[in-house]
Amino acid sequence: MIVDGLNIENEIPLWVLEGKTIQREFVFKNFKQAFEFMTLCAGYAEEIDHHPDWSNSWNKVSVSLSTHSAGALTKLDIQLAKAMDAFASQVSPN
Ligand SMILES: C[C@H](O)[C@H](O)[C@H]1CNC2=NC(N)=NC(=O)C2=N1
Repeated sequence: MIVDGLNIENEIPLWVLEGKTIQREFVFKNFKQAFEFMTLCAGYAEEIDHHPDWSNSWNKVSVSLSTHSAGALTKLDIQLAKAMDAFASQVSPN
């Protein structure tokens, strides 16, 4: 699927398209790492004024992204998804 000229499958292959959202579940070693990830994401979300819909259960963070104002996916969702991918590997390096 193409969003604002960007191919979702190529740009963010670990995310799943669900209706007008993209979703990914992040799994960490423990709650502390999950919360560190969320803190990094929260700071970035404030910077770009674009925020995730998410929930946390111990070591898991379930994320759904969409642009509420547009009622659709936009390049901001892809930008945030990429940043979240990067923050996740920062918190728990492979
Ligand atoms: C006023 C403020 O810019 C808007 O409410 C922003 C905040 N964060 C947002 N986040 C997301 N995901 N979608 C939006 O439409 C949105 N709008």
